[in-house]
Amino acid sequence: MNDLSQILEGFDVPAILVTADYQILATNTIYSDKFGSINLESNPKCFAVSHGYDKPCDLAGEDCPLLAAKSSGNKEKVLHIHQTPNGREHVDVEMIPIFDDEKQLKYFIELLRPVPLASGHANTRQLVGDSVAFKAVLANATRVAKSDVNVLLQGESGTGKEMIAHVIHLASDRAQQAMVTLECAGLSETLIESELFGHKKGAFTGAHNEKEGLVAQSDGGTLFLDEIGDVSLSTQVKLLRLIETKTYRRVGDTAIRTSNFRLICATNRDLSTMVERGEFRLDLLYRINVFPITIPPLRERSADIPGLIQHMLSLVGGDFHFTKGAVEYLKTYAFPGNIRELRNIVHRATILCETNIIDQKCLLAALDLGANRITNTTRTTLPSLKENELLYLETLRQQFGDDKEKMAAVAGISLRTLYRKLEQITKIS
Ligand SMILES: Nc1ncnc2c1ncn2[C@@H]1O[C@H](COP(=O)(O)OP(=O)(O)OP(=O)(O)O)[C@@H](O)[C@H]1O
Repeated sequence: MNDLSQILEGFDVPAILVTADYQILATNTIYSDKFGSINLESNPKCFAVSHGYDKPCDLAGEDCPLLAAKSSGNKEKVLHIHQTPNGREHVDVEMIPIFDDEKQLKYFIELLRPVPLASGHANTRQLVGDSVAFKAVLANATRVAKSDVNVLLQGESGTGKEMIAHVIHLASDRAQQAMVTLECAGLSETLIESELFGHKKGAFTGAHNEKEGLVAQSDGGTLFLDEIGDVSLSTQVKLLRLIETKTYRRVGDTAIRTSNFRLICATNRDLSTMVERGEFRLDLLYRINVFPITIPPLRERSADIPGLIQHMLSLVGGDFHFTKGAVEYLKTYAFPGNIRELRNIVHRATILCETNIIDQKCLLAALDLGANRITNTTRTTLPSLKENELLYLETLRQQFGDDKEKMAAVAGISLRTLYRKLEQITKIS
């Protein structure tokens, strides 16, 4: 076995050697440093060590990469949540099958790559989520990280696009360099360009000094353009040139400079529709959308809600608990503001609640406080689906005012349907 276990030392990530019937035979040093050493004498099984299960993962409702690799005969990957000395960690697991001379499956090498930001103790930059949809997002983010391709993150406001951009950066070979962010929304063309490209002294009124732009600062690292859908058509042309050639000119300068950055863009807008309307360049969309990752809204991954509530409570501090009823209520709530909204609701509930137990009544007060116009009626039971829909649309209306197109886009319905539903609200209120 010693020879085989030596193979593991060649991997620069935590690695274990497992038999076809789940027994761990060896671990490498990186594994023991990261997850603690395993007593190999006790014939440990991988599902017991990583999950505390008494049966293989597939029988406990999880995907089993070992089983998948057994049946395909190829290497397989899956994103798992492991119990580790650091708590629950999202780990990208890769199983490499090893065959003997008779082509019989003998062992698996299991490589375990913890996902940056999704591990360890609660902090504001920690990613939380147990749902299949969220794990799929993390799996894609960690897998695309190692390549250098441009990534487009799509999702409603507050779904965690910026956090996922950080995961990609931190899991990439550029992690030691900076990730530089430009929030494009609300910036004029001139400002975006001088922020991105920098400017020469005297290039325009107020340019008292020479300035290095974000493109230069992201050399060797990652450039994150948030709300790329808000960039004007003429700036889009300059972005296209930058992305294609990795060269740029400072504002007011003729010298051509180069920068080696990895590009991640994010948007909560439907860029394909914008292309159809002539508001976004198709060639730019192709360039930035080499690898798209869509982050589903929170209402479509309600399995994440209990863990997120727990996480938000630990950030607030104190000894607060949500009752089962309150958690269930939030699982049916539409969350137009997604995780950012959940964070605010939890925070408000801890302030409003008179004890450390947050029940449905206290929760409704916290929700009502957020949705100014919706005054508290004596809602003691769960609202119907219809009521929830109306509540959601009302919240959207407060958020986006008269911008019906945006409301319809965020709600994922046609403009016509939106008008019909709004009419219903007016009749009810
Ligand atoms: N999976 C997650 N676990 C814990 N917190 C999260 C998660 N996703 C997002 N958050 C938190 O929700 C808030 C919004 O996240 P973020 O800014 O990344 O969203 P966004 O999609 O980029 O929003 P916007 O489109 O408005 O820029 C942040 O406070 C972030 O810490």
